[in-house]
Amino acid sequence: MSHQALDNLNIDAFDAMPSPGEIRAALPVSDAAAATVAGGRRDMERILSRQDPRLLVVVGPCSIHDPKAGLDYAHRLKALSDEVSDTLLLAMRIYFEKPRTATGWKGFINDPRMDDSFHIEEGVRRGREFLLHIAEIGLPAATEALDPISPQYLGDLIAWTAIGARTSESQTHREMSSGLSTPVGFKNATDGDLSAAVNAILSASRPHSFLGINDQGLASIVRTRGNAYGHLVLRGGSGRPNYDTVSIAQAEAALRKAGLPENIVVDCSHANSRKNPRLQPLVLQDCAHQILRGNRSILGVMVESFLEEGNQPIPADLGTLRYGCSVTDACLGWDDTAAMIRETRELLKGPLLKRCLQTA
Ligand SMILES: O=C[C@H](O)[C@H](O)COP(=O)(O)O
Ligand SMILES: C=C(OP(=O)(O)O)C(=O)O
Repeated sequence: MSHQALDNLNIDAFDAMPSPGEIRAALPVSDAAAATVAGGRRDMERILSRQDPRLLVVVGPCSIHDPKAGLDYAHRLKALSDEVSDTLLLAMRIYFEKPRTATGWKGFINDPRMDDSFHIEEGVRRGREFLLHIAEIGLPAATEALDPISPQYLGDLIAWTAIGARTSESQTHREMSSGLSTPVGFKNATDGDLSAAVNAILSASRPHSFLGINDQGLASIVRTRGNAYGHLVLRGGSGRPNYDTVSIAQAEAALRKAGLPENIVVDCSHANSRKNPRLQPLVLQDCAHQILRGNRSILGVMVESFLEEGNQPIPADLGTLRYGCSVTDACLGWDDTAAMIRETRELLKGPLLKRCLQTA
């Protein structure tokens, strides 16, 4: 009996992808890269469990759109990282997937050529290649996990993961986080509400079973163990910051009430700087002063920074793009970034060590 088609009515095509195992075999992890990833995760876990007194600084472009400029940035960041590593643990923001408020370029994996051609396989391969370079330089990578399948392709090269403000409430992202191999920072919602992120930390700490794919690309029931290193990322909301002492005390209370460790990363960008990149150093300075005055919960900060300050729209003629300038949110330029990080290190050098000794 024939009947009207009932499914795939709005689907144009299914283009098969190579499996995660195939892509990883084509771009294998070198020993040097593996040491960076494992070392970065271990250092972050130690920071989150108060065994390492340093402040985690997740810093880098809002999004990677040009691997050459990204690599140029990474080399500068690595030199800075070596200079401040007694006080600060630097990880580079390598964001390949962008959640959009409505529409817009969804990042390097989705559309690596930035022309709506959506060569996702190319995006995954080139993304992995880029992550390998960064790990070989010796910089731990921090990313946002947005697509629930992409960690199978790239997760072995990531040291820290964010779940964004738009997805902390999503069960899919909580389940995925429960199986990720990295510490995971859950952001408060775009309206500033903390409860979705706090519930996400709880949910991700438990084992889950859900649908996904395995290394061979086969549809699978994924059974996870739970992630012990979930924490809260404060990014402000509804145009209002939430890094001030009162907001931090409220966030600590919310975590305490849920029986969770009071572990907080402050995102100096987004609503905390009202998307004005020049305000990010002020947010960081404020956090550093809170730490100097005895704060124990701010364990990390995030900064959106690139070679050039500001941002630019994606032009029709990509040849006219400004080198090293963001095509998503506006970033702080390199010189201001380096100055801000050096100042933070000078401020916190002695006191951070004391904070750890007091906690032990
Ligand atoms: O950090 C990036 C952006 O804030 C996020 O992807 C949302 O961007 P949009 O509001 O420009 O879509
Ligand atoms: C999308 C981002 O942030 P948020 O989820 O806080 O908007 C980001 O950090 O790139």
